Amino acid sequence: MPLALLWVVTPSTEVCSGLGVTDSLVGRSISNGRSKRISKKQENLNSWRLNVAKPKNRSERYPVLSSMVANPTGEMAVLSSEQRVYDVVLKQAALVNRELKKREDLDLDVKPDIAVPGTLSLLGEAYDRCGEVCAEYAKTFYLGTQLMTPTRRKAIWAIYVWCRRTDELVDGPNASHITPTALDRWEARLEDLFSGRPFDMLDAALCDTVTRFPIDIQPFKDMIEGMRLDLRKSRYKNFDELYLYCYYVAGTVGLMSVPVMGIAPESKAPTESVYNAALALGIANQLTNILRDVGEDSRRGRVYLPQDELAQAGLSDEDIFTGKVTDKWRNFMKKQIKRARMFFDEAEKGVSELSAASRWPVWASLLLYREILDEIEANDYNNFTKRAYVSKAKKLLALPIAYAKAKLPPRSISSMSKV
Ligand SMILES: CC(C)=CCC/C(C)=C/CC/C(C)=C/CC/C(C)=C/[C@@H]1[C@@H](COP(=O)(O)OP(=O)(O)O)[C@]1(C)CC/C=C(\C)CC/C=C(\C)CCC=C(C)C
Repeated sequence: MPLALLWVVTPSTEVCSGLGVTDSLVGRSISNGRSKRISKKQENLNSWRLNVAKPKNRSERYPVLSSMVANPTGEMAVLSSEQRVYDVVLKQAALVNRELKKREDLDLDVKPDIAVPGTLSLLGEAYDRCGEVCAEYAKTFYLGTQLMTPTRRKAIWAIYVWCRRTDELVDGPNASHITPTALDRWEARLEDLFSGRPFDMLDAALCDTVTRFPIDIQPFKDMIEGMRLDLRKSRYKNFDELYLYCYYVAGTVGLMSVPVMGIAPESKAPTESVYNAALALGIANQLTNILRDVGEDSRRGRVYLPQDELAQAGLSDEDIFTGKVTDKWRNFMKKQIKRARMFFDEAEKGVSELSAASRWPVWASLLLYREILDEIEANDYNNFTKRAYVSKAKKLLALPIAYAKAKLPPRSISSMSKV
């Protein structure tokens, strides 16, 4: 890490947003109306539920796929989004298991600081800056991180800042200048930081984090892929397409965070089932985000709702642009909300398996985000002109509830699916 710090540049050399995305990323200007992500049809929903929880290995989990793979013609099977994402989950879980084994053998918890004069204070500053960004953009979440151990807290801040900066590329003040080439450069920069060559101070913090925790680069690359998708796509044919988008932009956050938050030593849950729960929380959050922002997104010409499900409900883009709450719309929304809640339910199973100090911020984020769905219902499904939000009072109430839930020990085996 000390070497990496030689590459540090101060935030004052950066341009663009307050998060310091460099102008080197900005290329030719294209028009870009950023938006979000959402849902699909009942049978997919059911298959999702069945799939995520149980099977032991790939062939049990995806019997149809397995037979296609065995096809002697050598034809490549087309994987569903869920199958593709599950491979990333398995890879990240395997990485964590290997790393834990290594650390057990060495009797280490996290990598110790190597004291090279001058570098630790620079690194300290880099992390402090990440903490400030986090406090500015996500107050409640920042508060929640205060319960974590200092090393974990700083690492989560560093991840948060990288995610926020990535999101700002397509959703921030300079979004209209962002091109696929700029995203390629951002990805090259990511690869550099994973190789110990961070470009700036905030990257340096993440660079340090990925040497301390068993974090794979794939979810980071996938988040950038989500931003690419946002540049070129404004409609989703079905839930499978939307699921992939939700994984890219939000499920990835879960996969990045769990190696840092840690699984409780007393948890008996299989590692991959905890990662599945983390993935589910990201997807649930993103689906909720999409449902909340239907009107706002439509005004940017974007419809994240699955086109086939809209059609099945007798609805079209036109109905969304018109923005009239009809019974058709209410029925459609009820199904979408139901599906988002199922993802939250799946996520709940994993929270108690996390290390004790990490549970509170996760419970708080889960409870607060899920509450947005209740608010959409309370608004009689008018998500065209009314923004569903959780009041300060409800937020405050959620915090002690989250705290009480966080006190519960891992429940493992009985409620978690054995993978
Ligand atoms: C404890 C905790 C919540 C940790 C996550 C910290 C972290 C690294 C957050 C990064 C969030 C971020 C900036 C993502 C960029 C893409 C994006 C904007 C996604 C949307 C988030 C909300 O965005 P926004 O701030 O614009 O929302 P508002 O408009 O202000 O409402 C998302 C909807 C998704 C964010 C996804 C998560 C927070 C995933 C959380 C999952 C875990 C932390 C795993 C928990 C583990 C288990 C086992 C359940």
